[in-house]
Amino acid sequence: MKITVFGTGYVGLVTGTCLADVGHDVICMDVDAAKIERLKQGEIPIFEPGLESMVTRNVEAGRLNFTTDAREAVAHGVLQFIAVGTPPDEDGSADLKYVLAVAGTIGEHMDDYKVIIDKSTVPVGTADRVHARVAEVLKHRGVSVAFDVCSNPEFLKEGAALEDFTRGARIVVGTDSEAVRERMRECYAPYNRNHEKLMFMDVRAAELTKYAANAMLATKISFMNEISNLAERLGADIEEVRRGIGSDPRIGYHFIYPGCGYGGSCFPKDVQALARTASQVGYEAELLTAVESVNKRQKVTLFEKLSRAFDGDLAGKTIAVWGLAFKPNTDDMRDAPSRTLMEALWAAGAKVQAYDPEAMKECRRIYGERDDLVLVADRIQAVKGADALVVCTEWKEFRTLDGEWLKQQLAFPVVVDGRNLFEPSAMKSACLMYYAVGRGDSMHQAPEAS
Ligand SMILES: NC(=O)C1=CN([C@@H]2O[C@H](COP(=O)(O)OP(=O)(O)OC[C@H]3O[C@@H](n4cnc5c(N)ncnc54)[C@H](O)[C@@H]3O)[C@@H](O)[C@H]2O)C=CC1
Ligand SMILES: O=C(O)[C@H]1O[C@H](OP(=O)(O)OP(=O)(O)OC[C@H]2O[C@@H](n3ccc(=O)[nH]c3=O)[C@H](O)[C@@H]2O)[C@H](O)[C@@H](O)[C@@H]1O
Repeated sequence: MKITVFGTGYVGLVTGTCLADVGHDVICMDVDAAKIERLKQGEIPIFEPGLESMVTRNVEAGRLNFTTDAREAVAHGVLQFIAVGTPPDEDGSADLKYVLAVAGTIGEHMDDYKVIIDKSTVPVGTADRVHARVAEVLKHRGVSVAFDVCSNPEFLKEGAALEDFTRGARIVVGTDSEAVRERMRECYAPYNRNHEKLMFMDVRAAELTKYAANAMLATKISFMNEISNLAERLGADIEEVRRGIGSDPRIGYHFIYPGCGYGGSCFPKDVQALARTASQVGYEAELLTAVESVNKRQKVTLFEKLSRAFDGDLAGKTIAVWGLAFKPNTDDMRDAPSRTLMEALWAAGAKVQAYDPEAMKECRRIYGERDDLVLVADRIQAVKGADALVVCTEWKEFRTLDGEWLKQQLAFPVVVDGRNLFEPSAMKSACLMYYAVGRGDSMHQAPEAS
């Protein structure tokens, strides 16, 4: 099938590349000329495992092309995927200006039937707005061309994007048109061989499904972070509690890892946007507001623990930071807990000595050159000469740690672990002061037995 994808970010590039990989003829269009130029040269602007080789083989096979030319892009595909950003507006609602700009572009150039597909995460009612924008532009041009708009939200995770796209649990399509159903079945047929993954529903249900999924996952995380803060104060080990509740199939082990708060480009903005949607229809979404505020508080806990370990005086201290990305296997630092930590450290007069396997370039892009940020080549150099260590991201290479060795590197034996990577007993026997998440650390007094 001929397919056009607008936007070559995490979702657009993965969608276009995976669809080309199963034999479709794909053009990806972006307004960012520099990005398109890099893609044409075979350079991938993001780090996503497996993506580079998949892009290369499909470009070489002639099935995947990149352009900034809107006319060429619209003329190409019968399917027109919109996969541009939907960042938060000032009031937290999703800003639809990029989505509606693409709708306008499609309306401007289309001359035959198109299925316009909202792949971006968009509030309920957006398909209607996209439809109205295209119709308005066509009317302005004085032409009449048939088209449909459907919703096909994306559920991939960064760092596992190819696996999630090609082997995802479900493919949700919101439409009331049989013509659209038929074309979407054809588009996704290569991914729909073993069992039926396509779920057709009405447009509004599909739009809400995406927000409900992200909000549910974020709720699980905030719930566990809340319980971990309690565990700390009660002298219980949250890791045992996690195993204890995860074994109940009604709860499950996924997304109940306590940590330093969820980050990334989606959970924070989507929980906020859904709460905003609720208030627009006169409903106060109390749970969503709590999920968000628990997360905000959790992001500050790394700094608070460190600050307490140094009696509130971090001025002049050098803090080693392991992990800058919001999660492993990505270079994305959007809303990463490491940013909350580093910004608080700088405000307190401390210096950061950081290492991340993939996100160093991104970190430099965000913060530029500054005296209080030293980016080093590996995790060992990060702790050399540092006063304390904080773990922000659970990259595999951080999982083994020789406590004795670490103690010799650090000026103070303080380790704050935002991802519960290490065994408290091993840290203790190396005489390290080890502060994990919800593991009954020494900062809170357990209640005395009466
Ligand atoms: N990042 C993720 O893991 C996931 C993101 N989503 C959703 O997918 C959407 C896209 O997210 P990302 O890919 O992360 O965004 P991104 O910010 O990485 O990429 C968006 C791209 O769209 C381009 N763009 C903007 N206006 C354009 C236009 N008029 N025509 C063509 N291209 C244009 C930008 O230049 C940029 O390259 C968002 O709604 C997001 O919530 C959904 C599932 C997963
Ligand atoms: O809409 C989106 O953009 C995507 O958002 C998330 O994917 P992503 O943000 O890429 O990454 P996750 O693996 O979900 O992690 C998000 C954050 O939650 C944190 N997390 C995750 C799981 C957990 O148990 N505990 C926890 O703190 C991670 O460290 C990370 O900061 C969802 O998992 C995807 O299904 C969805 O498509």
